[in-house]
Amino acid sequence: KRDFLSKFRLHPSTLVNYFTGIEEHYKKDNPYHNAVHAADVTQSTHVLLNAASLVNVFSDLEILASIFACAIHDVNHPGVTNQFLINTENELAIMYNDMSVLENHHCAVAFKLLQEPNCNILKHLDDSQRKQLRKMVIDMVLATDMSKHMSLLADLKTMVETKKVAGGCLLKLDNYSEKMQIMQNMVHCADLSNPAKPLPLSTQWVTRVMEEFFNQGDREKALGLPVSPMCCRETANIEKSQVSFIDFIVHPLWEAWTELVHPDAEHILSTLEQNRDHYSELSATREAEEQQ
Ligand SMILES: COc1ccc(-c2ccn(CCC(=O)N3CCOCC3)n2)cc1OC1CCCC1
Ligand SMILES: [Mg+2]
Ligand SMILES: [Zn+2]
Repeated sequence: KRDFLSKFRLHPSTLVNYFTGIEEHYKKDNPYHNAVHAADVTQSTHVLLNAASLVNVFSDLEILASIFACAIHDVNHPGVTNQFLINTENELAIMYNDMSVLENHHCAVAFKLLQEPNCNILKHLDDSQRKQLRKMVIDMVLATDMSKHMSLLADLKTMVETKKVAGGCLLKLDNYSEKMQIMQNMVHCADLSNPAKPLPLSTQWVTRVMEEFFNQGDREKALGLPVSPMCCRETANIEKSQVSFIDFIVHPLWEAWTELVHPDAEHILSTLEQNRDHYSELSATREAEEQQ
C-alpha cells in the first residue's frame, strides 16, 4: 500500500527470506510474545500512521523504519521479563549489563539476520539511508522497554502542551529528537494497544499475557525466587490488574496520543474506556461472589 518495494527497491524474495527468518525467530510456544504479537503491533502502527494529522509528517524512510521496528521489536523474546533475566543472571543480562536486556537483544538479532545470505532487504538503500534507518529502529525498539515509559510519556505531554500553546500546526516537527519522540510513542502505544482493541480481541491478549506471566511465576517458585507481581496463578486478580494497568499506564498514554493526533484517535480512547469499565464490573462481580 505504501509502494515501498519500488521506493526502496526491496526485492520480494529477499523480503520473504528475511521476514520468514524473523518469524521463525519468534518463539512459537510463547503464549504472548510470539509472531502474532509482532504482527499485531506492526498492523496497529500502520493504522496509527494513517491518522489524518500525521499525513506528510514523516518521510518514507521514517515510515519504513517504524514498520520494520514493529515487526522485529520482540524477536527471539524468551517469554520472561528483563527482571527475571537479571535475577537469574541469564547470559543475556550479562551480555547487556542489565540495561534494556530484552530490547537490546531484539535489535541485535534483527540486524544480525540481515547479514544472512539473500536476507539483506536494505541492500539498495544508500549508506546514509541505511545508517539513519538503523539508528531510528534502535531508538524505537529500545523505547519499548517499560522502564522508559514514564519519561517517554512526560516528553509527549510536554510536546503536546508546547505545540498547543505555540498555536503552530501541532505536528510541524522541527528536529530528529521531536520526530523520534513521536515515533517512539507511536510504537509504544501500539505495543500497549491490547486493552484498546475490541473486547473479544483484548480478552484473548489478557489470557495470553497472564499465561506467560504465570509460566514465569512457576519458574520463579521452582527456583526459590520471590514470585514477580501478577505472576502467581493462585493469587493473581486478573481483572483488577487490567483495571490498574489501564488506569495507571495505558489510559494516560493513549490520552496523550489522542490529544496529539486529535480527533483521529477518539474512537480508540473510547474503546479503551469501555473495556476498562467492563474489567472493573467483572472485578466487582468476582469480589462479590468471593464474599458469599
Ligand atoms: C493484555 O495485557 C497486557 C498487555 C501488555 C502488557 C505490557 C506491559 C508492558 N508491556 C510492554 C512490554 C514490556 O515491557 N513488558 C511485556 C509484558 O510484561 C512486562 C514487560 N506490555 C501488559 C498486560 O497486562 C499485564 C498483566 C496484568 C496487567 C499488566
Ligand atoms: Mg518488548
Ligand atoms: Zn511487544
